[in-house]
Amino acid sequence: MKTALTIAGSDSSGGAGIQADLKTMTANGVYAMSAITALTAQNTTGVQGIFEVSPEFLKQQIDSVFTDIRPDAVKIGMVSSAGLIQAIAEKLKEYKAENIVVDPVMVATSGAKLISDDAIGTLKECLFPLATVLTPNIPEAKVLSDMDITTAEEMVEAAKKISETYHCAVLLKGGHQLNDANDLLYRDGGYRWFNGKRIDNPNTHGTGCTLSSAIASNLAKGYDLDTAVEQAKAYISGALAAMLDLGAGSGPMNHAFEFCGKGFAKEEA
Ligand SMILES: Nc1ncnc2c1ncn2[C@@H]1O[C@H](COP(=O)(O)OP(=O)(O)OP(=O)(O)O)[C@@H](O)[C@H]1O
Ligand SMILES: Cc1ncc(COP(=O)(O)O)c(N)n1
Repeated sequence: MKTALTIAGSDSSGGAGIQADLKTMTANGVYAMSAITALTAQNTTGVQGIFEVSPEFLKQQIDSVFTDIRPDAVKIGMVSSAGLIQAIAEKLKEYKAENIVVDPVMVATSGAKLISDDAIGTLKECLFPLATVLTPNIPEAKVLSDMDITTAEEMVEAAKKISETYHCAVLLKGGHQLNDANDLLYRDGGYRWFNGKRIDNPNTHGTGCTLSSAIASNLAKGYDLDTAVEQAKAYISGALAAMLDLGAGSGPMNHAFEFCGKGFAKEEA
């Protein structure tokens, strides 16, 4: 079985972060492992608290994973401070990690800030150059490209700028901000649109985490990047289309939509 590691924050409400990543990787047929950067006290209405681990403890978790079960792909999500980012970069280089998907998480759907301002520079300097693909949404791409993005043409320009600056592929997500569910993959000097059908579902907590973990799972299985993105889009569309409706705010998706009603996942006895 192929293996994948998520390095991200825990979401106590289970819709985003580590919990979304582990569910996504499992549903996509890879063995899922985690190294936790921070605990969040969080639900669908907001983030009530953040408790970071130390860089030393994060390194210890990554050592434990790599020295025993080597991940075929690594997904990186919420990393809120410079010291943690440096710790990750050091370890990924030491273990020559491959298939690295970096989701530059900055702000949660609920509006909470998940990274300190000084850490954004460290993210760019230390982690982006190691990435196979970066998966910013529009607000994150605006920060990273220092450009305003209001049209599809500007999405192409911004993705090109980010890709050329950090020498990695960029999947710029249209998501809830622009262009329906159409995402743009810029890689090797060219680009391709992945046009998704917009699903009328207000419950989008964790969509970014889920998409990046699905891409990492597909890379772990040996798919090329274009196919990995295509399959990940199909997975997130299925999870959104299952129309789970939990919590008072923007709720989580059903990551197990393919199993529901079957075998152990029967919803009623
Ligand atoms: N309503 C929707 N219908 C179909 N696909 C969607 C919808 N909303 C988002 N997506 C898709 O979900 C993926 C994640 O995109 P999005 O822009 O929402 O990421 P994000 O803003 O980082 O997510 P979040 O911060 O909520 O975790 C993209 O592939 C996007 O196209
Ligand atoms: C621990 C953690 N990581 C990432 C997100 C972003 O996900 P979203 O923007 O969908 O809330 C989050 N809310 N919590």
